Amino acid sequence: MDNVIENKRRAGEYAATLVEDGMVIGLGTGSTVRYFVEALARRVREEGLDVLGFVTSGRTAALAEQLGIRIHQGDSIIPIDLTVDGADSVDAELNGIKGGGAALLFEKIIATNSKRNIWVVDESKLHERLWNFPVPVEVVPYGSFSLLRRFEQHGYQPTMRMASDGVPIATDAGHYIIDLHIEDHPNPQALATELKQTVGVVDHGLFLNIADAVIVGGTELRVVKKVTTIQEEVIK
Ligand SMILES: O=C[C@H](O)[C@H](O)[C@H](O)COP(=O)(O)O
Repeated sequence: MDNVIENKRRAGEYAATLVEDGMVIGLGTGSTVRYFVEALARRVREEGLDVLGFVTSGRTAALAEQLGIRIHQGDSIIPIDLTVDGADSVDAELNGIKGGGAALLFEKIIATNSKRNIWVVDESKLHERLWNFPVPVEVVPYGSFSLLRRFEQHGYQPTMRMASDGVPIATDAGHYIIDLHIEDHPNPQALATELKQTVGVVDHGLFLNIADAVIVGGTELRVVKKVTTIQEEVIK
């Protein structure tokens, strides 16, 4: 099996062993989280584990429901014990870029309502610095092409994310995604603040100081934790 796929599977499946009976769980989005959701569903079926899931996308909702994980319905959110999600790029401080699958807004809502956030990634996602993946920005469709030009003027090399039929892709909330191809930036927090203050921007894929731990599938399975300092241990 392809190494990347195998590494994603190991990280996702290991995260499912951390879930405890009675927990409220945030279910992220993406190909790595899929292994987590599948393994969690097996525990629900085989061990009778009782969990309530909060989903971050229509895709994850469909998967979880199909596999028999109980999903919260409606717009209210109660405190979430643990959220397991993927990431597109993770730096040495466990800051991340997310939204490669256009789910960043609901992912951020769930993450910021969670007591603990764990990301599951294959080792190719880990970098010393963040800028290995375009920063997705979720924007209101109205005026979005003016916003694109504004980002161009800032030198952010923006592209509107398009579907195969040539129209902008719509997120689950009906917004568009502009990807910023930033090669380097000295201050991720300043960029995050600037984006949040831009009219028409709903949110962005910079997830700073959100992950408590990252499970990394590679030649070894590792968990990188953020306590007061960064700590790392080999699991298998
Ligand atoms: O919008 C999508 C999410 O942020 C995903 O969690 C992220 O793109 C990672 O996905 P994958 O595990 O498929 O690489």
